[in-house]
Amino acid sequence: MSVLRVIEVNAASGAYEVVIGRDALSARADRLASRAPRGRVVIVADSQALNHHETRLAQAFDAAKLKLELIEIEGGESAKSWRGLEALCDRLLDLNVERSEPVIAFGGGTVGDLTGFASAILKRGTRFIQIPTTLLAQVDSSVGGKTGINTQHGKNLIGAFHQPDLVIADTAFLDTLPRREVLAGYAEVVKAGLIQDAPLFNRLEAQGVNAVTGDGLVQAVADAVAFKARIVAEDEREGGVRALLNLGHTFGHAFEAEATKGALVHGEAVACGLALAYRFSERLGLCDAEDARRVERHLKTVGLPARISDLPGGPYAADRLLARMQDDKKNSGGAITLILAHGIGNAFITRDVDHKDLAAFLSSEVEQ
Ligand SMILES: NC(=O)c1ccc[n+]([C@@H]2O[C@H](COP(=O)([O-])OP(=O)(O)OC[C@H]3O[C@@H](n4cnc5c(N)ncnc54)[C@H](O)[C@@H]3O)[C@@H](O)[C@H]2O)c1
Ligand SMILES: O=C(O)C(=O)C[C@@H](O)[C@H](O)[C@H](O)COP(=O)(O)O
Ligand SMILES: [Zn+2]
Repeated sequence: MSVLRVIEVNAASGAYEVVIGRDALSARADRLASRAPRGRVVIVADSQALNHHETRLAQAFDAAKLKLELIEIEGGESAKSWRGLEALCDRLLDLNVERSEPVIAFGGGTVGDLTGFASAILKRGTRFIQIPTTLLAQVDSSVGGKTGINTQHGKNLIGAFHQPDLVIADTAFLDTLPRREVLAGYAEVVKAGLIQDAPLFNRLEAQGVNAVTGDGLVQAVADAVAFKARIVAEDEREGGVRALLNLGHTFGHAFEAEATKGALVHGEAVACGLALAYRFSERLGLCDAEDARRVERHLKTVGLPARISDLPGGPYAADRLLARMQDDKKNSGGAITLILAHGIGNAFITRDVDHKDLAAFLSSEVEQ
């Protein structure tokens, strides 16, 4: 049995563990038994993750003498919809899930966000467990309790803060992840380095995606979770410092809202958003041109988009992107809130952004 790493998330609403490692699920299935009052586990499972890993999942729960109730759904952004939410809530009600029973999300960030939100509102809140199966979900989305769905107005505009009781990040599930999805998760790791951890970004420049594959994987997931846990412990509901985790996302969510359906994945949108946040910071004289170039160079080197023209799902129009950014949840008093940077590892939150500067910047970016 390989070594497990356990990170505690001390959120204001309650503390929980993130257990990370190869075979973490079978090692911790007994813990799930103690949390399953009716001797069963209700699992909302991504169909692709299930296709690859149903046997391992079933073995872990069999060994813990737990009956499996599987609800299989198609992952991807379209799962995070009113229709997806309604269908899932109905399925959970059909199973008469009780408040004390954990609803388990088994999949990537889309299945986790949807299931977490269903769990937050079902019977005014049931328990919730995350078993993330993508790199992005292990390093970011399964931790911190942001849950929700998209609407025609944009990404994650309907949702709730609802922390899981437990997160089991079993890295063996990542063995079957397509390269595109590995890169999408890697983008959120780059984000963490850029926010507050210049040595991490230096390491990523040196090692690239190898930093999150092979022997370094468990450590990389543990580092990313520890970083996020520190911020969530300080500011669970994004009253302040947590907004830093949105670096690249104000641009990124605008791309996602504008993209052709199904063409763009979150991590790609975030990657391009990171490059834009640095180029906009440079344009405003806040950050050295060399830092903006380093960010772009690194993203391109690993195969992530760093220019709007690199993004699938276009074309993207500057005025429409700006309109999407005006709908962002972080905005206040009509002012756009952006996360910008003074350099690598030195991001900050600002409401002091001139709409005309932003519009001119977006126009110049779409023309390149
Ligand atoms: N709540 C948060 O804090 C938070 C943080 C970051 C991102 N997010 C959200 O997460 C979502 C993106 O998550 P994602 O990148 O995991 O995307 P995803 O859930 O769409 O999964 C990506 C793809 O991988 C497939 N898949 C899942 N597990 C697999 C496995 N083990 N093997 C092979 N294929 C597998 C899925 O079917 C899907 O096609 C976005 O909606 C984003 O907004 C939320
Ligand atoms: O956990 C957070 O806080 C984040 O911002 C993490 C992001 O990577 C994630 O994509 C999150 O869903 C974005 O949150 P939102 O509040 O902008 O919808
Ligand atoms: Zn994200």
